[in-house]
Amino acid sequence: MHIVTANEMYEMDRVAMEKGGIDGRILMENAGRSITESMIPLLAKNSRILILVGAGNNGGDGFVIGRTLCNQRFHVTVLQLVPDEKIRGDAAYHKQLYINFGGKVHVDDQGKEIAAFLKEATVVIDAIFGIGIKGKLRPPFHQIIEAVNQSNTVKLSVDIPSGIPADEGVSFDTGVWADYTFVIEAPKMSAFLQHTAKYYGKWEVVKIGLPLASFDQVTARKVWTEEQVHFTLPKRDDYSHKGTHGKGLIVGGSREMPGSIAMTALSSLRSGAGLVSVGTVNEVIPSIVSHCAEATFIPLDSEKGVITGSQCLDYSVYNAIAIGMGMGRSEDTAELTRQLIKEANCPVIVDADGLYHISDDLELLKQREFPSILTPHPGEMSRLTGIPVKEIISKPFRIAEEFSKTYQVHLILKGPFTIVTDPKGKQWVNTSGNAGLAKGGSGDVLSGILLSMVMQPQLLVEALANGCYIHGKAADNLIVNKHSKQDLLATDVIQGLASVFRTFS
Ligand SMILES: NC(=O)C1=CN([C@@H]2O[C@H](COP(=O)(O)OP(=O)(O)OC[C@H]3O[C@@H](n4cnc5c(N)ncnc54)[C@H](OP(=O)(O)O)[C@@H]3O)[C@@H](O)[C@H]2O)[C@@H](O)CC1
Ligand SMILES: [K+]
Repeated sequence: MHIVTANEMYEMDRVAMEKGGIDGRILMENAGRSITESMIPLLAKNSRILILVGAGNNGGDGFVIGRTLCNQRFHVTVLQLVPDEKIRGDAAYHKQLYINFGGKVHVDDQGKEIAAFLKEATVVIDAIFGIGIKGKLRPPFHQIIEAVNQSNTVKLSVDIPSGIPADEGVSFDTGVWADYTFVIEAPKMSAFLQHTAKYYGKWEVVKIGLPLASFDQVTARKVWTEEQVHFTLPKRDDYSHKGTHGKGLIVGGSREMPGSIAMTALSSLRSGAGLVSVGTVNEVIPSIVSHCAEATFIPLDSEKGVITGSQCLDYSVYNAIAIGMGMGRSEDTAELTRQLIKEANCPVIVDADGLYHISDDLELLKQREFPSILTPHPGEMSRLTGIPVKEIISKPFRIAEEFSKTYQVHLILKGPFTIVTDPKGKQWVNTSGNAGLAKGGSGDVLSGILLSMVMQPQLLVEALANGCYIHGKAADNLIVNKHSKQDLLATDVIQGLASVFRTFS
């Protein structure tokens, strides 16, 4: 499933019309008809349906929906929120069809009657604005949208909740708080941004007949779906041995933070790694063993419970390495991080304190011949880039793409919608997971899963996207009956991995 900006959607529209030869009025008919079909299960025969129509093609979809519902004997009222002369082109054509079929249009371009109409309605179909909204809402639309939000109605949005921009990095006044949104052809970027996603309510994609193959030329952004996990996650070969599933090294830990690295080691083994070695300070080894008897250890030189400087490690025997968890932020651990990134001739996952250390030395990454995988949350991303957290949250796709291309890294920007970006800027969004993961230790568990995934026979980006999916899905399964979002701990997620792997084996 592709994710689009407004311009990418308009480009798809253009391709369909100019290259495919399909008429815009047919696309609008398809949109309105498909949305109606998807909406009908949510409607009762006695629903009093109010369709709010704006000036653009989103409003045009509203007229098609009005005609289709009227034709099925639903009780429909269309309220046009702009003067007649604003309804043009394909929308005007479909308005006329709606009228020809016996529909009535009420015009209220001042927003004076909206309250009275809302009072009579049980369902609002929001076809005020689609992806064409620009700038601050002009009067009376702010007031109209607020009235819709305060009304005691079920709110069904067409394509996008009106008022919400399709793209990232765009400020907005207000938007319809939809119960459901029927997204045309492809979800828009704002469905995956934490400050706008909540306006969509539940959403589903409706197809209107755009040429599917063209999406790949228009956008390099996709949702990583459960179907893709089924398709790409390698099955464990019955005749494999521990060497087949990779030997991973985890470097980190300190006397003050022994837990992080223990969780990374355990989650890595629970995710299928053949062998895991932990390079850490001597004094934390017994506590890690008590959680994870299967790991082996490399005691590193240390002082006062913290790793001291570069170490004599043979990186060549590992298939992948993870560094940073619970390591501390001393100059000594910074030196070790730099050394490992320079010398390791296998994929390296850099997390937590490892990210802190490289933020002043990002050029190092450009020199690596093997993949570098960085796993920041927005705070760490802010440190890596010097961009404020608020801006990272507002336009994560663009910032992640620029960073990955510049430093030639695979970036996993963590959040409610974790984005995996490859060095060419291609992106996959993970949609599993819940707020129970917003806790210390979640990142350590994810690093362990990723370490294991990158050592299994699958493409690197698939390994990373699958790792994010599995992590989130384990948490989703756990809150269904055993835990809640409140009490869920990172260690529970490790225990929950079994439920996910069983589904895919
Ligand atoms: N292939 C597809 O994807 C298909 C897409 N389709 C549908 O088309 C939709 C996109 O249509 P669109 O381009 O006409 O934009 P849309 O949002 O309906 O209208 C914008 C209108 O709002 C107005 N306006 C703007 N900003 C404003 C503001 N701040 N405050 C107040 N007013 C403001 C602006 O008015 P103006 O500024 O021009 O006076 C303009 O007229 C898309 O979402 C989907 O539903 C389907 O029909 C078929 C195929
Ligand atoms: K809308």
